[in-house]
Amino acid sequence: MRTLVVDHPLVAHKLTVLRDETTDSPTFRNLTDELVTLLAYEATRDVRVEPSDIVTPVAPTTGVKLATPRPLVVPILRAGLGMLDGMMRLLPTAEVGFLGMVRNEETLEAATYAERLPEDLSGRQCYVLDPMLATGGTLAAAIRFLTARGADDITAVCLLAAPEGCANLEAGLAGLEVPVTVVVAAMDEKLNDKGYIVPGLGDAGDRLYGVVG
Ligand SMILES: O=P(O)(O)OC[C@H]1O[C@H](OP(=O)(O)OP(=O)(O)O)[C@H](O)[C@@H]1O
Ligand SMILES: O=c1cc[nH]c(=O)[nH]1
Ligand SMILES: [Mg+2]
Repeated sequence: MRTLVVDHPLVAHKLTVLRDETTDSPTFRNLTDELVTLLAYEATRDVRVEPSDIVTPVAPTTGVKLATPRPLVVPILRAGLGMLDGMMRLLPTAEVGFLGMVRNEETLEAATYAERLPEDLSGRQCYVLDPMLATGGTLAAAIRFLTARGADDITAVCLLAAPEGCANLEAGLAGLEVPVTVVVAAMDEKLNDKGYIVPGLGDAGDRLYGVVG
């Protein structure tokens, strides 16, 4: 597993405002959107392209276009949905599949409650969107799900990660042949005893969409 922490002053600035507990939901959604577009630039560095012959107003030339099959973008509901528009801004022709997952806040185990993905993901590059890599349980389950369907290259785009979660994720993916990259805006200090990222930003889903009882 490769982990890329995006080191950029604009990312750091936006992340600081995002973390602030006084930042309201509309601002939080806008900042998430902007941050993901910045992360997407790094996350798509290895997106597959193929040669394409075109004619400019001056001369014929060969450039590149996104290869087929197109990449699949997979937001993990609920909080990952807040990252979808920011990602699609850079990959407007990507397909989108959905995974609904929730972490049991007592056991910290991830459960899948919804799935809408192509049956066959053979040869597909997948971009998984989830703002928080905390214990890593959610992301590990999502990646296993996609690779079991045939996905052969996975990049996870996250806002924050905890070192413990990255280690758990790596251990959870042991033996997997498929390359996995995690692109993240910041590697935080640790998890607290409730499995929250410290200093973190709180519950990303609640801050994006409000508290569900
Ligand atoms: O790394 P983990 O310990 O598995 O935790 C991370 C997960 O927790 C949050 O989702 P949550 O379960 O709160 O669902 P939500 O997006 O609907 O709020 C977050 O969006 C991740 O999916
Ligand atoms: O800090 C955390 C951990 C899990 N999920 C969140 O939304 N935030
Ligand atoms: Mg949540």
